[in-house]
Amino acid sequence: MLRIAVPNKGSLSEPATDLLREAGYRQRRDARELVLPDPDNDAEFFFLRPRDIAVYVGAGTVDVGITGRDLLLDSSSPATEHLPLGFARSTFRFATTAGTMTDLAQVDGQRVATSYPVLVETHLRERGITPSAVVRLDGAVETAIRLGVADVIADVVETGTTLRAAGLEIFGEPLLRSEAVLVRRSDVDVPAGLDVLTRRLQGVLTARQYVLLDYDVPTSLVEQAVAITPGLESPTVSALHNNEWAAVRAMVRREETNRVMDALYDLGARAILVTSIHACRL
Ligand SMILES: Nc1ncnc2c1ncn2[C@@H]1O[C@H](COP(=O)(O)OP(=O)(O)OP(=O)(O)O)[C@@H](O)[C@H]1O
Ligand SMILES: O=P(O)(O)OC[C@H]1O[C@H](OP(=O)(O)OP(=O)(O)O)[C@H](O)[C@@H]1O
Ligand SMILES: [Mg+2]
Repeated sequence: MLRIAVPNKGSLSEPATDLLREAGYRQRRDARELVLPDPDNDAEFFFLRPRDIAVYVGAGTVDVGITGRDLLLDSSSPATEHLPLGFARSTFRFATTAGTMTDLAQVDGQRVATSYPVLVETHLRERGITPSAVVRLDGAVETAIRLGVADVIADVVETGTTLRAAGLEIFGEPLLRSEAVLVRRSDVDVPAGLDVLTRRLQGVLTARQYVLLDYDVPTSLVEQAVAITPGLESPTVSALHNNEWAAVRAMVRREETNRVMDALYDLGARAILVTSIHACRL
């Protein structure tokens, strides 16, 4: 039985549950459920606070869990990253009152507020910078400067909207680029079911990166069309009833879909259709 920890709240919770559901696992319908058995898949899900997940995995009380790379690093847990999951992408940055600091060295002797004290202290120590204090806050860290408990903050930045609204500005290099990750203990035997979970998650993640493109093209242009959509191994080319035309099917990277459709249309392809892929094994 594979024991899997899933974030019960916050920005990781819904996308983690969606990913597992798409990968064929049973997921809770009611946010008050804390444990959910999935006997068909020989798995059991534990809905835990995202910050605690690396702790449970590190202690070996659950086999794997979904958390943020930033939370994993801040936990000091012996858990390690097994698979990046591509959602909840963010950077972790220093920021202060706009127009006052440009260089990380200026943090020396200043008070830094953060929800990630281990991450921040490690980063500064490795660079020989000594803040006067690291103030640990639970959230809304951007307000700490205005309220006078810190001179600098270090926090998660996605779009930068929260920082701008607080009159703050990033400075220095990012401490880290984070995203949701599947974590496990790498110093223990691979638990039963982890290979299947990994393959299924990778299948969904890959499927999200591609679309399936179908189009008709005059047979004289098939070679040129195939050069635009080479697919993974090679595209499927089928005969049409009208033998002057062929039908082509190929996987295309999602972000290239419109560029590829434009190129195919310009070439003379018609009836160009795009379909989402829900899961795959490549
Ligand atoms: N705006 C955001 N964009 C992307 N990732 C985010 C964002 N805010 C938090 N995260 C990520 O979510 C994880 C933290 O989850 P956690 O539940 O502790 O905080 P949260 O998502 O901010 O929820 P809340 O503040 O409601 O408690 C971290 O991995 C962090 O990088
Ligand atoms: O760059 P942005 O797109 O603005 O996103 C970043 C903000 O989102 C999160 O805050 P959240 O809303 O979770 O509140 P919190 O600070 O209380 O955790 C994070 O802590 C940042 O404050
Ligand atoms: Mg938050």
